[in-house]
Amino acid sequence: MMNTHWEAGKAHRLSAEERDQLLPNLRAVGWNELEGRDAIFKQFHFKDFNRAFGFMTRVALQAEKLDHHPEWFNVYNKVHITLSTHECAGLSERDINLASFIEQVAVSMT
Ligand SMILES: C[C@H](O)[C@H](O)[C@H]1CNC2=NC(N)=NC(=O)C2=N1
Repeated sequence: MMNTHWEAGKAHRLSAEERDQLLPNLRAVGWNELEGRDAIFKQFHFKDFNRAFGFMTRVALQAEKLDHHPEWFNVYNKVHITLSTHECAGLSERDINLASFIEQVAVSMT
């Protein structure tokens, strides 16, 4: 509950300590930090376009709900996703939350 107001407010770039705490779990499942930009990136491969687009649809609805949107690229069964927070020009907790949701969806689509 202590985060209710915090999350509704302005996003802040994650501190070094926050990154040390939050990023290892995402790295372990294939998310990597980009070079030259404060963002995280992952490539997803699905069985076919239907799965890929189903995945994107579910992520899109949640992104709208969270008012936090991915940068992504799709060709057939591949979806490349970059997450960053424009508001603070870097990685924020919003990206971590969206990445965690994306992982749950991806697991359910494979
Ligand atoms: C006005 C609206 O709330 C903002 O533009 C939202 C929309 N989606 C967003 N998505 C991302 N990734 N970063 C943002 O800063 C952001 N801001």
